[in-house]
Amino acid sequence: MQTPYYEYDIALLNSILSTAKEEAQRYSYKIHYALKANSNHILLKEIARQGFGADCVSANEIRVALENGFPANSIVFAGVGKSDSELEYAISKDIECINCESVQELEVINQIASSLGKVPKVALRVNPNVDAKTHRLITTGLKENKFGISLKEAEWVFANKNNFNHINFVGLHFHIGSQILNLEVFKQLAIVVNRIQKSLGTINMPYLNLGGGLGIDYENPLKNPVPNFDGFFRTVNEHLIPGENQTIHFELGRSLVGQCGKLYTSVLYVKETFSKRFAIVDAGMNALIRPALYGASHKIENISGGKSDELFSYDVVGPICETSDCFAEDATLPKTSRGDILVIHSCGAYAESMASDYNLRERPRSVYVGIEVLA
Ligand SMILES: Cc1ncc(COP(=O)(O)O)c(C=O)c1O
Ligand SMILES: N[C@@H](CCCC[NH3+])C(=O)O
Repeated sequence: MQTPYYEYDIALLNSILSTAKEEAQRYSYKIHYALKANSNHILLKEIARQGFGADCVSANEIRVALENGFPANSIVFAGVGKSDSELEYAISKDIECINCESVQELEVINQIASSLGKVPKVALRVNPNVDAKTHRLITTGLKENKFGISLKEAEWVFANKNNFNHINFVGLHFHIGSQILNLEVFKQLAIVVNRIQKSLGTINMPYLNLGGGLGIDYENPLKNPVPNFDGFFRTVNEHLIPGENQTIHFELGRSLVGQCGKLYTSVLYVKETFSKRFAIVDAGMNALIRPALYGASHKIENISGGKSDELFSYDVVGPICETSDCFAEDATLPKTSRGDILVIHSCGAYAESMASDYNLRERPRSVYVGIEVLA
């Protein structure tokens, strides 16, 4: 197989999905898969088949979710910048809920719904000002972030519900960030949500969505392929005080698919300069942008075995004309040579879905192992 390519382990995906489902079912929690993490159709079909809902952030994601088997009444739609035509599409498809992020958006939803003769279900995405203690650029729940509406505005909305007679207000939505490994953060979120529900009087509404964000182990993907769903849901259950008739929703992306994908790439050249030894590979930041974008670190292995037991330090870099096109600085690898295959782990989430054709490079193709479980 010509490198670079993504390889997805469908058997592993299945076991991760089953664990997530089992842990969520203990508390009757409902999980929506965040398509932005990876909208590969093979993965989507499997996730839909297992009964997950979908969390979408564009009309195209809603369309792809529907095409791949997610029922309309399990689809939620978030995003700070939904266009009129996207809202029109979502409303006309009678999706489960629109997670609204501003008062102006509410006015547009009301207007469009009225013209379509519909009354869509809408939840307010409230910005809880909770620190997710993750990378600055993937934090979404601080008051300076663009996401959600403030508590003050939410109070105004609920006090003026009658202005929006084509909206069925069903509850609240939160999402504070991604790659969160510190469960204390979810405890904080639950505590703040309790307070917000109290002050907004939403406890009798049917919908409460705490978003996604559970992280994965990028350092030890082989040792810990299944994220800590048990701890995550248990923490929320211990601290959240939901209303009697409230269904608790989650929007998980990375934790469901992150560990089932890898990126295979070949070493094109090994170049030694005065200060560095570079392993130049045929995959670039166009195939995996996380290291360039967030300085993210993915475990890298030379599966050609290396040529000796001796270890060397390499900067693993791609072919793109950007200095940030670097997968790892000073990675410790066995002696690596032209033609060796490197595996970059934990590429199931935010790799293929963020790929581009920058430098007019082709997006890597995908192969699947453990696919017989699909039969
Ligand atoms: C609104 C919303 N929901 C869900 C997710 C999925 O997050 P994660 O992949 O960290 O579970 C994101 C991305 O951070 C998001 O912005
Ligand atoms: N794309 C990011 C996370 C942001 C998730 C979307 N809100 C990542 O690769 O880690």
